[in-house]
Amino acid sequence: MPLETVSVIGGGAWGTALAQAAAMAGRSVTLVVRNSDHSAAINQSHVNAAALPGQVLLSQVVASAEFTGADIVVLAVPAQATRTLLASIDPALLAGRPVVLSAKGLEAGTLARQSEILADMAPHAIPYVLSGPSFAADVAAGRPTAITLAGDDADQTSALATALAGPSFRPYAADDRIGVEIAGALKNVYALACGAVEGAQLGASARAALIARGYAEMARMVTAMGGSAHTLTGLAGLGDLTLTCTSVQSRNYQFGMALGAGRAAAEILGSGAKLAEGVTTAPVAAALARSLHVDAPLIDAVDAVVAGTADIATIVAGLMSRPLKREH
Ligand SMILES: NC(=O)C1=CN([C@@H]2O[C@H](COP(=O)(O)OP(=O)(O)OC[C@H]3O[C@@H](n4cnc5c(N)ncnc54)[C@H](O)[C@@H]3O)[C@@H](O)[C@H]2O)C=CC1
Ligand SMILES: O=C(CO)COP(=O)(O)O
Repeated sequence: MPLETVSVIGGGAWGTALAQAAAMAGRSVTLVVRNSDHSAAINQSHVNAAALPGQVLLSQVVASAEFTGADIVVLAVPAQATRTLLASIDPALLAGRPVVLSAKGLEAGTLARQSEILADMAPHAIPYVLSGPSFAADVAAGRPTAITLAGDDADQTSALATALAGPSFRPYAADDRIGVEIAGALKNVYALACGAVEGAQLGASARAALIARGYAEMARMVTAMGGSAHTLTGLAGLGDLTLTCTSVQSRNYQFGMALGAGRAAAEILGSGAKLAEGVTTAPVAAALARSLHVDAPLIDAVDAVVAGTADIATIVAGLMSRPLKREH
């Protein structure tokens, strides 16, 4: 199967960065954006000013407002928009094609992973999940990045990883789509918590404890979903948890800092905050944990803070007074 042309659908920061990465890998790339004014502006300036200001795109990246098919399709819209986007695409254009899912989140209402949405909307597409520690600005600027690409067929996944790999972008092939998807979605929830720890000035020790207990909670969730806890030792688990839970560059971490400083989620959202997928994923993950009978006190805590049903001091007191237990 040819793997020469790439369409990246989603003209935000991540779609733009992935288009640039695919171009650096030698592919011929279409960046599909929502309207022709936007595509014309990108093609004229070779900059997607709304998404990654100042980043000049390679000439192999051509923007378009229309998706007409490609050897490789990458979806890079927010997790809650994936179903609507797929509803607007003829599934025949995706049948038998690798479709790379790059959003990190669980769908509100259905609790679905991104590849479950794809299976609903385009059942003959071949699903891949791309996730790992990778800020769009780093990837687009050609700073070294390593990431996990999970797919069902080992040889095809390796071929796809090779097609997308460039001098500064290194995908590692893997087979546990569930583990990679859950890790990508949940790390945003823990990043909110870690940002809140910083915003509330609870200290670096508390943040490290949160990362470690978050990792343990994530492992329980992945295992209950049918994925492998071993996946979490890799880039999509430990890698992305480390990046997002310790960096003020993360939008989820920034949102958490605002929560920790005492602002309400609704107010932060109302003041035009950047996309923070953990805000939508927290209640979905809490519902998923309940349905799987998984003990998930940290997800529940973030859910409560985001919903405004508990303040940070009450949450911390509650977590610290849980019955003592063995670590493993
Ligand atoms: N920005 C980053 O560093 C990274 C982001 N991601 C993930 O990528 C996903 C997208 O994030 P960003 O691009 O950063 O967000 P963004 O807010 O920069 O851009 C989102 C884009 O999606 C478009 N969009 C929304 N609904 C749409 C629809 N129905 N049809 C077509 N386009 C639609 C918007 O117009 C916008 O251009 C998120 O799930 C995020 O977690 C993953 C890795 C890194
Ligand atoms: O997923 C990311 C890095 O791997 C980006 O994180 P934020 O969405 O929190 O900025």
